[in-house]
Formats: sequence, structure tokens, C-alpha cells
Amino acid sequence: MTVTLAAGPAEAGDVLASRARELVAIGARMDARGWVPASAGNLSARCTADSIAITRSGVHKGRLEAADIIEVRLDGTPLRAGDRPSAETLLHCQVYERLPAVGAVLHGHSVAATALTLADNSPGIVLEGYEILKAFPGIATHETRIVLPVFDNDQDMRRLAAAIAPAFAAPPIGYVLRGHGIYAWGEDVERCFWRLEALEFLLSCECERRRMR
Ligand SMILES: CSCCC(=O)C(=O)COP(=O)(O)O
Ligand SMILES: [Zn+2]
Repeated sequence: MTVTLAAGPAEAGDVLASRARELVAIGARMDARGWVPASAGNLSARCTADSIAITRSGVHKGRLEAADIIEVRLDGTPLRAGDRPSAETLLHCQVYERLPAVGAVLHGHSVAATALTLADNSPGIVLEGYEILKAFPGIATHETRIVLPVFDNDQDMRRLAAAIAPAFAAPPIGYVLRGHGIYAWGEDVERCFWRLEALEFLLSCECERRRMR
């Protein structure tokens, strides 16, 4: 006979601790790539059906400690009163709500994502002909045309999330906030990092191509 026990507080704490270890490690890897200068960027991973683990606001994402990872509900409110989650928490929550298979969301401020989106007012970056597009689920050939959406930056997260929401009708592989940075997601923290790495590679290629023109 199999007895299934409901997850108690100790187990819930274990999940947060495990997510915290993963996010601390991935923050260091993002920092090594130059994607989280100063206190830029925010990182999250799904904890339970109703909550995520996310970085505190204002800490350096390359030098995180486990205590810098806190748990918030999908409406963005912290489970522990007084915790101050990332200023961009609502954007993470939106991805988890709209895409149930997503287990992690990473946001960074790379030079490529920032500079490329300030070069013009385009609402998207066309990615076509790149072999690395096959790093994304459902793409089997370089002969694929992807448009990575670009949204104008906004300090009002509710308004920004509302501007982004229609894009989830046909979910993109990520998106960029103009002059700000990139959002990427994946099934778990490691695969999310791969997707971010692929997107950063593509944006760097696009920057290089513009320089060569
Ligand atoms: C100095 S970066 C400005 C805020 C930002 O865009 C960011 O990604 C970090 O904000 P958080 O509140 O998550 O620390
Ligand atoms: Zn940011």
C-alpha cells in the first residue's frame, strides 16, 4: 500500500532551500558572463503550485546567499511579512501563470540586450538562419523565422505586464525590455539558463552584424 503524505511546513522549507541553492549558483554563472551588473537582474524558480522562489530586491545577483531567495505567491505577495521581493516580481509571476510548464525565469541586463533595443524603436528582433535556434523546443531547423518581442520599458510593473500580456496568446521564446534587459524561461533552472545563453548569443550576433554593415 502506498501512503501519500501532504507536504508539511518542513518539506515546503526544503523546496525553498533547494531552489535557493540553484538560483544562487545560476546568479554566479550569469555574473561571470556579465549579464547582471551592479544589482541588475532577477531570478526565480517555481516552488509549489501557488508560489515561486525569487531574488530579493536590490541585492547583487552574482553574490547571492540563500537568505536572498524568498518565497512569493503568484500574485507577487511575499509569504513572509516584511520580505521585499524583486521590483519585477509581477513579470515573473505573469510567465508562471501563463505558461504552466515553466519552472524557472531568468532576467539579465546584458550589453547586447540593452544596446540592440535602443538602436531603433522596433517592436521585435527578427532571428532567422541561425543553427542555435534549435536550442528552443519545437524548432528543428535553422530555416526558421522567430520574432523576439521588444516592449518599451516602464517603471509601472502592472502597466508593463498588461502591455506584455497579449504576447502570451502565441508564447514567445522570451522577450526584451527596451534599454533594460531580457527575460527567458524554461522547464527548470538549468534549461532556463541554456535558453538565456542561446538568446544572448543570438543578440550578440545581431549586434555584430549591425557593426559589420
Ligand atoms: C540597478 S538595476 C535596476 C532594477 C532592475 O532592472 C533589476 O533588474 C533589478 O531589480 P531588483 O528589484 O530585482 O533587484
Ligand atoms: Zn531589470
